[in-house]
Formats: sequence, structure tokens, C-alpha cells
Amino acid sequence: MIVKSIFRSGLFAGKSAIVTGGGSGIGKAITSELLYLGCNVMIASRKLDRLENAANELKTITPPGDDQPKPKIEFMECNIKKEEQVHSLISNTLDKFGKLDFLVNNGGGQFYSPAKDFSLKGWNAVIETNLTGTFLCCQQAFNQYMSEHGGVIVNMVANMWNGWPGMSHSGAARAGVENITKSLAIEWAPAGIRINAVAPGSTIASQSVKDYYKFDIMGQQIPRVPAKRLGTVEEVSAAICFLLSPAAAFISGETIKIDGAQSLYTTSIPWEVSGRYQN
Ligand SMILES: CCC/C=C/C(=O)SCCNC(=O)CCNC(=O)[C@H](O)C(C)(C)COP(=O)([O-])OP(=O)([O-])OC[C@H]1O[C@@H](n2cnc3c(N)ncnc32)[C@H](O)[C@@H]1OP(=O)([O-])[O-]
Ligand SMILES: NC(=O)C1=CN([C@@H]2O[C@H](COP(=O)(O)OP(=O)(O)OC[C@H]3O[C@@H](n4cnc5c(N)ncnc54)[C@H](OP(=O)(O)O)[C@@H]3O)[C@@H](O)[C@H]2O)C=CC1
Repeated sequence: MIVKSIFRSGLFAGKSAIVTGGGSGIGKAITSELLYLGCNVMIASRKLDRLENAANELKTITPPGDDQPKPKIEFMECNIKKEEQVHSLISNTLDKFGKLDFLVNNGGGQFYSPAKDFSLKGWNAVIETNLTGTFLCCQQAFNQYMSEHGGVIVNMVANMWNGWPGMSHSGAARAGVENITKSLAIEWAPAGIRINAVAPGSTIASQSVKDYYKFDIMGQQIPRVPAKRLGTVEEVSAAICFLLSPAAAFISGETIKIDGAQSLYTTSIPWEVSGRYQN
């Protein structure tokens, strides 16, 4: 993975971050950029082999310049749906790095389904992953460290602004995350914490998405993006690094859309409402 950053070398030197879902797609791009900027990073998700491969690949990344300390990358298994695993993620990160400046709640996802076909188990899996999982990570980061030391949190939502037909479970969860982002921005401001969100359009060309959905879910959307191109994982990472950085020191409770104006222009889905698509 080629690291690109428009930010000043060493910007995050000596800082420490957790990136959930940091072993693939957008999360891997964020991890790369944070390492490049000098930040120690813990990546965490359910699949240990994926995390290990990513950590081996990314551990060679160093900030440019001879005077920059080499950042560390660590990984651990954590299902963000499980409170005890999230507790361990935060405490292990504190053991490894001694601090936690940044939390990037990138881990999440969903499956396509017409609303009429959801099982309760499937509905709950998506709500627990995206809404509850994100909340648990925020809560444990606050209770174990940030309440005393401050910090910056970035949550991941999606293009659910006009509803998300075929993904209504995820739309509900992401709308909940957007609202939690506002609530916590107010509640935790006195502790020196900023919390924001990013909303990628349904158009970020991440390899894992291409693998997960069995058709060209991304390519079909190009006509629906005013810029007539997909976004890149690096473009999401750049917005997240901006929100983590001092350049965003007075921004909190905000959600930045990263969608090339797709959400202003047209639908968030690459299928027709007739429901012909089957995953
Ligand atoms: C427009 C696109 C833009 C892209 C946006 C992105 O986010 S890109 C990012 C894209 N990347 C991702 O989204 C990757 C991450 N996503 C995931 O890992 C899963 O989609 C998850 C969110 C459900 C989490 O899973 P988990 O481990 O918490 O749960 P589990 O696996 O154990 O399943 C629990 C239950 O859910 C149900 N059910 C599950 N799948 C399907 C299905 N395909 N079909 C129907 N139903 C399905 C089923 O009921 C199952 O129970 P069962 O019948 O098996 O007893
Ligand atoms: N690509 C796009 O266009 C868009 C993406 N998004 C969101 O951005 C984020 C990253 O997506 P992207 O990189 O594209 O796709 P990926 O499928 O690569 O990313 C999802 C990541 O979340 C992790 N994850 C999923 N469930 C859990 C869980 N229960 N506990 C811990 N980690 C979990 C996965 O790791 P593992 O399987 O090892 O657990 C994986 O690394 C997701 O939240 C996605 O929904 C939002 C809008 C659009």
C-alpha cells in the first residue's frame, strides 16, 4: 500500500491511536497514513490473520526524515459487539503505548436485504456491529483514558441521509452513530474530547467491498456521482487525519461527507427499488 499524505511529516509523532477494522480497506489506509505521520497504531477486528498480514505489510512504514522516531503497529482480535473484548482492546493499547490520543471507529458493515426479509438475528447483528460497537469503543476509551487526558474520536457513517433502501438496518445504525457523535461532543467537551464523524458515499473503491459484494457495486455508481469517478480510501483517510489534527481543534459533533456531492445529487444505492438484486 502506497502511503500518501498532504500533512506535515511528524504531525502525530508520539501519539497513539486505535483503528478498528484497520486490517482492510479504508481502515488500512488510515493506519498507513497515521504511521507515516509518526503515530503508534493498534489495529483490531475479528479476523486475526487479516490483521497480522496487514501489520506485517505496514510495519515498514516510517515517517520521512532522519529525525523522526519509528512508530509501532500492534494488532489484536476484537469483536466490537462484545463489551469485554472492547474493554481489553483499550486496556491492551494503554499497556503497549501508554496512552490513547485517537480512536477511529472504522469497523462495521452490513449486508443487502429488503426490509421484509430480515431475520431478527440479522437485524441485530448490523445494529450491534455499527451502533452498539461504535458506542462501546467510545465509552471504554472515555472511561479508561480520555476522561482524564482528552482525545479525539472519529466515527464512520455512510450515505444514509435520504434513507438507505436495501440497507435499512445499517441506515438506522449509522443515523444513530451520527446522533451519538453530537451527544458525546457536548457531554465530553469539558474533558477535552472532540468527536466527529465521516460519511463516505457508497462509492469508495475499497478492495474488500469489491470482494464482499458479488457484483460491481462501485462501478455501477459512477454515473450517479457528479465527478464521474469513485472516491479512494486515501481520500477518506485524509479527511479523518484532518479531523484528528489540530487543524480541526474547534470542530466537534460534525459529520463530513466524503462523496463528491453524490448525496446532493442522486440515490445512495446501485440497485433499483424493485429489489431484483440478490447478494
Ligand atoms: C452501497 C454499498 C456501499 C458500501 C458500504 C460499506 O459499508 S462497504 C463495507 C462492506 N463490508 C462489510 O460489510 C463487511 C462486514 N460485514 C459483516 O461482517 C456482516 O455483514 C455483518 C455486518 C452482519 C456482521 O456479521 P456478524 O459476524 O455480526 O454476524 P454473522 O455473520 O454471524 O451473521 C448474523 C446474521 O446476520 C444475517 N446475515 C449475515 N449476512 C447476511 C447476508 N449476506 N444476507 C442475509 N443475511 C445475512 C443472518 O441472519 C446471520 O445469521 P445466520 O443466518 O448466519 O445464523
Ligand atoms: N467503502 C465504502 O464505500 C463505504 C464504507 N463505509 C464504511 O467504512 C468502514 C470501512 O469499510 P471498507 O474499508 O470499505 O470495508 P471493509 O469490509 O474492508 O471494512 C470493514 C472492516 O470492519 C471490520 N469489522 C466488521 N465487523 C466487525 C466487528 N464486529 N468487530 C470488529 N471489526 C469489525 C472488518 O474486519 P474483520 O472482518 O476482521 O472483523 C473490516 O476490517 C465500514 O464501517 C463501512 O461500512 C461506509 C460507507 C461507504
